Amino acid sequence: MTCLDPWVLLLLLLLPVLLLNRTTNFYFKICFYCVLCVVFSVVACVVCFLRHGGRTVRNMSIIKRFVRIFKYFYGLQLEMKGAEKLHEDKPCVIISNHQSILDMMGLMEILPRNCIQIAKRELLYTGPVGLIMYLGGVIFINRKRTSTAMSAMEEVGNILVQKNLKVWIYPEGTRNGSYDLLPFKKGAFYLAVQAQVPIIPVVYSSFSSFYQPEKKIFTSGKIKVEVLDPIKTEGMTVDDIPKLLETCHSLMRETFFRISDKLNEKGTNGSTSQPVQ
Ligand SMILES: CCCCC/C=C\C/C=C\CCCCCCCC(=O)SCCNC(=O)CCNC(=O)[C@H](O)C(C)(C)COP(=O)(O)OP(=O)(O)OC[C@H]1O[C@@H](n2cnc3c(N)ncnc32)[C@H](O)[C@@H]1OP(=O)(O)O
Ligand SMILES: CCCCCCCC/C=C\CCCCCCCC(=O)OC[C@@H](O)COP(=O)(O)O
Repeated sequence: MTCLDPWVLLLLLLLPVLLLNRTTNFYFKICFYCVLCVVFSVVACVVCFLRHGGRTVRNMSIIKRFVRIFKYFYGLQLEMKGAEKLHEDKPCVIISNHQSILDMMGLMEILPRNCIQIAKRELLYTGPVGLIMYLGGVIFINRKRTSTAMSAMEEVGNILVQKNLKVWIYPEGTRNGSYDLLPFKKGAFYLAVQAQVPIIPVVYSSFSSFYQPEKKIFTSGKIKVEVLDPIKTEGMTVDDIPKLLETCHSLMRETFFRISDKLNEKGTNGSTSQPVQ
């Protein structure tokens, strides 16, 4: 017995009360998500090292197995449509909307084989989480320096076809918890045109039915995921990029509104948009 015991006891007694409070429940779930990420990353790093000895996209199949467990802690259901379009054994650029750090659950549910992701460089410095991303073959870019980000993505373009890879990019370039899509950045489209590979848009429904950080709401719920038809880029040049971007954006936006409960074209559901967690 230690002198901490009464405090531990008090905490245990208070825990159900704290968890019933919406705000503490929200923060508990977010903190628990981070803890899961860190703990699972440590274990996954060991498994990846033992299995493949270092950085390779093949480690993603190990990472996927770990992350796919998360949804059971959160009572999240994922409903997929068109997932088979991602599994054709051909290189492509996959683009999807990015709402929150919770997206990792949706990503890993559908991530095809041989698929690398583009991430902001800061994530490399998140301890074990950064290490597992590195081991999984994630390409880190410095968003503050467009020229270096562009050349990192150009290198991906050079090996995409040669190594039969897929690449997953969040073209909004940042998390966006509002009730609409942000305008797209151009990197993904340059990449697809440069490599002459199709773009496959993937749309996740709005999390707002179960997750609203501004109101500290985080309940169980359902995420609908729709994989749209591949958009060919064969024969396209850089001059076609603005139209290609516009086509992808409007297709994804239409789909986002259609599959998200209670959202309308104005992107409202009665709440104002706030920064995400
Ligand atoms: C086991 C437990 C595990 C626990 C953890 C769980 C999982 C972890 C494991 C793996 C998962 C990893 C998933 C990681 C997700 C990370 C998500 C993110 O980090 S999102 C943020 C980073 N991503 C991006 O930013 C990608 C999108 N951005 C772009 O593509 C951008 O275009 C850019 C290349 C970064 C440049 O950005 P910029 O702000 O400058 O914007 P613009 O697009 O407007 O471009 C400016 C200018 O440049 C021209 N341009 C752009 N690209 C090119 C090019 N390739 N060639 C030539 N010119 C280019 C563009 O046309 C613009 O010019 P103009 O305005 O004249 O048209
Ligand atoms: C030694 C340092 C230790 C630091 C420990 C930090 C622990 C962090 C723990 C868990 C974080 C889970 C992160 C899961 C990965 C989420 C990827 C993600 O969603 O990144 C956000 C990025 O797309 C866009 O960022 P911005 O919206 O532009 O901002």
